[in-house]
Amino acid sequence: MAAVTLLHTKGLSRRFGGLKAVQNVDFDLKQGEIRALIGPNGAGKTTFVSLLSGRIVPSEGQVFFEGEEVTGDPAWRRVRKGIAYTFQITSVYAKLTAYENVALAAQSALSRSGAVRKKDLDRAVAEAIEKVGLSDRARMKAGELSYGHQRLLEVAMGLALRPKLLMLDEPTQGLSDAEIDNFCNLVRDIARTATILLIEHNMPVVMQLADSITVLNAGEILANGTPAEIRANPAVQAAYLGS
Ligand SMILES: Nc1ncnc2c1ncn2[C@@H]1O[C@H](COP(=O)(O)OP(=O)(O)OP(=O)(O)O)[C@@H](O)[C@H]1O
Repeated sequence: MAAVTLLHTKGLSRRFGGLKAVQNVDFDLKQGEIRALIGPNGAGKTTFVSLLSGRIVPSEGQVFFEGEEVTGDPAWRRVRKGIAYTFQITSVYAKLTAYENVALAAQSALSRSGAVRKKDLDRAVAEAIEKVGLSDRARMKAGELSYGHQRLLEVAMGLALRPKLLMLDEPTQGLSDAEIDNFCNLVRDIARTATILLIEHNMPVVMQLADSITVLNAGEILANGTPAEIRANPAVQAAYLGS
């Protein structure tokens, strides 16, 4: 069965002043895969996913989702089309409960056209919280959750949007080994219904989770391949050793 392209970019570029953070990137993501995006610090990974999510606009190039161009769409419209980006902890409201945080994220992202019914929203929130294993902490204030649980809360905030594509930016940063193991199981579970693009520095996590890997270096794609191919790639090894 031929893999269906979910998202692709053509010549995607973003400059900050004279700095070429992302340069002429042609990228192709297949439906159902777990793709890791790796590269040395400053390679342009966060900028690239910000271009995909619509948080920033490109200097040049195009983004297509399910065959339709979304380059001009603002972030909220992309969310409605099924593109979700994990919220950072800084966007978690410490004084609201975990449940309220997820509801707020889903509400603000999904209700711009006024079409979301409360019943549907409640169900999406409850499902998302259950999936990340926070049901018994749903009524706790987010600020009282451990760091690891706050990261899971961010994932729940993304999942409540019922995304077709979920982009996770360094989700295991600051987690304990046990929490990382649980997180990997969660990602595999999410991948049964969504495509995943994962920015991750933890190589054992990348190697065990990713179906394929894209390596960015200085804003450009250095390599694409399976974990085994990427591990054996001399240019990738040089980029990491040189960083
Ligand atoms: N808003 C901005 N204004 C100016 N420069 C920026 C901005 N955002 C990113 N950059 C620069 O663009 C380059 C790419 O940054 P980016 O954060 O995308 O890299 P990264 O691969 O995600 O890095 P890291 O792994 O350290 O998170 C860096 O040189 C960074 O300093």
